[in-house]
Amino acid sequence: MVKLCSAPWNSRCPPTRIYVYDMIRYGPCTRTLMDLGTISALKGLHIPSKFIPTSTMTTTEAYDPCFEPPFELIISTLLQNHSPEIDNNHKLSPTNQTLMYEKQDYNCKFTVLPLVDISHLGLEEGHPMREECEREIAWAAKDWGFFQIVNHGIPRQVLEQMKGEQEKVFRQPFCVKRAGGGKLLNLGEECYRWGNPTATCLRQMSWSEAFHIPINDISRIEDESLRSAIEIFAAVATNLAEKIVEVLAANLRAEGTDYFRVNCTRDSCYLRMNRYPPCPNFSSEVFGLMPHTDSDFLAIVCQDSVGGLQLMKDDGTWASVSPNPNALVINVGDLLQAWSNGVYKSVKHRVMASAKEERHSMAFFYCPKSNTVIKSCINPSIYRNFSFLEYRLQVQKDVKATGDKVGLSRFLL
Ligand SMILES: O=C(O)CCC(=O)C(=O)O
Ligand SMILES: [Fe+2]
Repeated sequence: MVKLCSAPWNSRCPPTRIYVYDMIRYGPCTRTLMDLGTISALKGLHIPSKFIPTSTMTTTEAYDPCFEPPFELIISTLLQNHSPEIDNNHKLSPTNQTLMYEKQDYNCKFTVLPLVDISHLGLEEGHPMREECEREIAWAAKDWGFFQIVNHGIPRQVLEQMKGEQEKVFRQPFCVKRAGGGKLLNLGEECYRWGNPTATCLRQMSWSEAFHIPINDISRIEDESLRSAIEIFAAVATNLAEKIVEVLAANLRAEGTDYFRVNCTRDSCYLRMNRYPPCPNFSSEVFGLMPHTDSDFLAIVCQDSVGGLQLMKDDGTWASVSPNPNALVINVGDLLQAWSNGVYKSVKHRVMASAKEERHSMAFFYCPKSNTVIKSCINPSIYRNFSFLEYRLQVQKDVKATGDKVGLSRFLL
């Protein structure tokens, strides 16, 4: 429940801004600054009462940003700025101004993704079990774009260490994280992301925060245990990704399978640490992470046991990826779809916000160096050639202009 803070309203000196407290989850210490104009605009919009602070207590204290990111402030601003056009485009109900997207989606059917035991890749070439494993990987990348792997060779301690370090980073106050992770990370403001700064409606809002870390920059991380955990994880994850893309390349009988070894090194890859705080009031109105495809060859995702990751199936319905403590999730990215001329699928996925539980995940993006040209290995190609840098710049431009990524369709011939 959101409440306003405790100083009495002084009519001789009315405040222009007030704090909104989330009393139930955090007690009276988590607050968000909200314009009075915003509050009255919210009241004028016939928004359901759960969206509007109920009491009008005010304060003149300085805003202390050292708490959770101010998600609810963004939500109130988005509601204030809503327009009928946005309502139509994003399925906002005309009667109550809230998003009416499939509310049952959080609980949509858990899908058991293809599960591949990749220890069989260690058998000698031509061994029937190795060949079977290679076929399973290729089939899953074609039909699903997503699969889980077990016996992947990344030691449990490496994953546990990363998990502990990730939680430590996110426990820092918001003001420190916003400044680039402070002393722990020292990576510059752009590495920390929260919500969605370009959101123009609730549907474009992500109830999550993330550190996006170019592996090339990790030597700048001051915290030794964090740096070493990332170094070790990035090294083993790069090897694993390389092994999988080489299986996929061999399955297409593509020439020059050293393309990946040459163009994708540990230092051209990225790590994204995600945290999804509980979202008590808006979990059915916002995503944890908006639907998207990844701009990479392949992602390796480690998720905790909370769940919420969903992928879009061919028929446009969403399926939940059931958390498996022993498995890693692998998903094909846009670059591999282009390189394979559309044979392997970069599938849309999203994360649902949870009302009660905090969730962590970590995605390792297997990417090439910026100047690498992505050229289909099959002729005639359906995509024009492009460099990874060109792709990223186009994505950034589209996101800025429309709030959404257009992606690979921009490069269709
Ligand atoms: O949190 C997850 O499970 C998925 C994260 C993801 O899709 C991403 O970081 O691109
Ligand atoms: Fe993703």
